[in-house]
Amino acid sequence: MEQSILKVENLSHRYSVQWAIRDINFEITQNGVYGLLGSNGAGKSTTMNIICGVLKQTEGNVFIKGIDMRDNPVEAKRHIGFLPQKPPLHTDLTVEEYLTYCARLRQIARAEEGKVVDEVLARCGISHFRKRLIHNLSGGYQQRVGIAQAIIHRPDFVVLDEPTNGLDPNQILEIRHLIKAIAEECTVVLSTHILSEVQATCNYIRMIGQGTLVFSGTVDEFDNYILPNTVFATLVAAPPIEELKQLPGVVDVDELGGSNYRLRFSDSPQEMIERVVQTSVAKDWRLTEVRLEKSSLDDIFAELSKIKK
Ligand SMILES: Nc1ncnc2c1ncn2[C@@H]1O[C@H](COP(=O)(O)OP(=O)(O)OP(=O)(O)O)[C@@H](O)[C@H]1O
Repeated sequence: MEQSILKVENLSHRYSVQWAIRDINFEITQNGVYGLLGSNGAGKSTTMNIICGVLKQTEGNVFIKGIDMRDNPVEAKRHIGFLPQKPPLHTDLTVEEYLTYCARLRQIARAEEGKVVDEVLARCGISHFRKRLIHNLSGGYQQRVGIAQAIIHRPDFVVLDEPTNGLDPNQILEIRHLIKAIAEECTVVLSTHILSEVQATCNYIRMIGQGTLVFSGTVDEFDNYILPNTVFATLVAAPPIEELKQLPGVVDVDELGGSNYRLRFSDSPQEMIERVVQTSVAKDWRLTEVRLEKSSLDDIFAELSKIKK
């Protein structure tokens, strides 16, 4: 039988009068990287804070490896490493001093401390900065220190809240690489509002929209839902809009001003692009740009909500 790593049952939370999340249910039984995806304000941080035991839920239950977070938080938290949205760094300490302090908070035996800190420094690629004050590190390296404190006690389950937020493109690639390496040894859940982030890093997706779970599945299954269904085209010598609407597969056409058009279609995206290009050449519409438009998170949320109903 598969072992439950995380089980979230009927989870709801209310800040004063407003519900931030409502009746969220899911279970994780396999290792891998899980992306908790949602727009800003969707309820990701609230869910993660409850899962990690730093916020007490209004209703519902969280089990970490079968241990109830409400009844036995100390035991449940032993299995979790958490990097909150705002990393809990003491920036006036050196990297080594800070991680030694984290090792003590995690009640690692004094005799083991040096070895454990050396190991986590190496795993996170920051051994060469061990004597550096944290506030003198770049954002990407500060984030590595944040991840180091989350995995220092070798938890089974690591939760990272928007781990690449505010980093430059190179730092983002490095942190993604580090997350994948960590996931070889444990389960990682990370939150993000960036779809490409999930596609680049995660194996599975849980999507939250307006406080409820709207999708739970693999990244491939998710991609099937979000195939783009609009084409942006610039036609310098465009025909009357009615003629564009006659193109096989086109459902509707929006005039965007200038020579720009948005074509909504029902056929496969690849066929649609080919049809636009071929017809444009045949009828001399002078096509200068054509591309599939990506769905925004809000569009996907709207689609998924329709499917759920
Ligand atoms: N301490 C709080 N008091 C009152 N309302 C809150 C509090 N924290 C969050 N909220 C509200 O709860 C909802 C969910 O917020 P949450 O921070 O969980 O979303 P999120 O998906 O993590 O968004 P972001 O990506 O912007 O961090 C939002 O409407 C937010 O305004």
